[in-house]
Amino acid sequence: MIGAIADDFTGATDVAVALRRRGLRTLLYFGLPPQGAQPPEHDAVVIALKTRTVHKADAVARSLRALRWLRAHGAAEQVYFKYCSTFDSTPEGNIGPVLDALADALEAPIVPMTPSSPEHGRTQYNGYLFVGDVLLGESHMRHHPLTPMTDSYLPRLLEAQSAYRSGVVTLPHVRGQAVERRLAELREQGVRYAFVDALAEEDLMTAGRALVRAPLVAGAAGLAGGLAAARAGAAGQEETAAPEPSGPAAVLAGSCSSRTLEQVQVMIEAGRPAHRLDALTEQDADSLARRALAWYDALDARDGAPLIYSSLEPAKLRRVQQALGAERSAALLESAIGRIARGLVERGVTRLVTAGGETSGAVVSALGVPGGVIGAEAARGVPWIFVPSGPALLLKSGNFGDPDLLLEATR
Ligand SMILES: Nc1ncnc2c1ncn2[C@@H]1O[C@H](COP(=O)(O)OP(=O)(O)O)[C@@H](O)[C@H]1O
Ligand SMILES: O=C(O)[C@@H](O)C(=O)COP(=O)(O)O
Repeated sequence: MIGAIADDFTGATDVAVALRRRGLRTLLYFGLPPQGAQPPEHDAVVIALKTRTVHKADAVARSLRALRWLRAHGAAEQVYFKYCSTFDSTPEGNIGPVLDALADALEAPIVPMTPSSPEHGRTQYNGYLFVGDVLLGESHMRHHPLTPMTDSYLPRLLEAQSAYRSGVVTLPHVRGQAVERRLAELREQGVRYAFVDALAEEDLMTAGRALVRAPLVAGAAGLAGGLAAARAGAAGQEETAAPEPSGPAAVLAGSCSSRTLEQVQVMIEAGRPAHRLDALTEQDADSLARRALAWYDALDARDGAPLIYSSLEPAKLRRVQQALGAERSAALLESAIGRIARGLVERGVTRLVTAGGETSGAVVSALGVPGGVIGAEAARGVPWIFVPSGPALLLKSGNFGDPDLLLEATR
């Protein structure tokens, strides 16, 4: 049984669908599962936490609570800590502190991991993370509002956050079927975190087969898929009969990633009604939300599903952050978007698309959704989630999906 702990909500849906795609019956919980929950038959559990950018002690405490739940429910035979395929964690970040706590609690001698996700253009080579054909630190991720990534060497990034040393399982080890031997070598050298190079899906499958007995593994959804394939005994049994939702739709976008900016632009150019949340003119979450909902109330349904967004390109974003502070402006907009989500659901929206991991976390938390069933993927790693009562949710990672995803998902 795999138990996954994800550091944000889009990441959780990404890893949940990666496990399900390989044929594992996968449960998805937003936050800790409710007391007394009687889970149906399953092979994997994913617990979505919003711990990527909270204070360290809080991130560690929540992650350890999730681990306790997994252990108490027999779902900790192998624990997977899901972080972002673009790492999304500065030297002040939480990946190191959370991994240190999980590794100690599970007495994991060495923790293999990789953010590599070749299907999304993330690859790891000699311990460096690439986004498409550029290094992470030279990619658009250097402009991220909360976790600007300016370095690309993964062991250095993690060592800046952790009490333990990091090393690399290089591509020749992976392709030469020598992952376990290399891990033993690194252990002898006193290394606790081993970044596994992977340029292609097949490398993740090879790593997955070598790591099925590791108590703690970490990284993006790709390696979780490799582990799931090794467990399911088949590299990729696609499930086909996943449901699609219907009914009134709306998009809430808080991601400022380049892909989300393109997707927002496509919606606007297609003539969809669009309302921008402007943190500079209105610095109160309730007023921002009330204004947006009043705008929504005046719409003509024939104009198609609307977009409410705060997404800004880097230069404009910097201006907001200089005026209000990065943390404060993010908290203000997340709070406003959460309130707007509640208002939209009260007004009958049954398909809610959110762009951005923190933004999605704010929306799901505001709606009080405990978890859901994984439906069809609108894009790779972006499945619809059906919740017990409430709208179907499409929690889109800032960086994922084709430019027309937001438009097409809300037809
Ligand atoms: N106009 C803006 N000014 C300041 N911060 C913003 C603005 N728009 C969005 N943000 C914040 O930026 C963060 C984006 O993170 P997130 O939602 O996780 O997107 P991504 O998936 O691209 O990382 C959120 O905390 C959001 O509230
Ligand atoms: O691994 C990924 O890239 C995603 O699953 C992920 O973590 C999403 O995070 P955001 O980009 O913050 O949405």
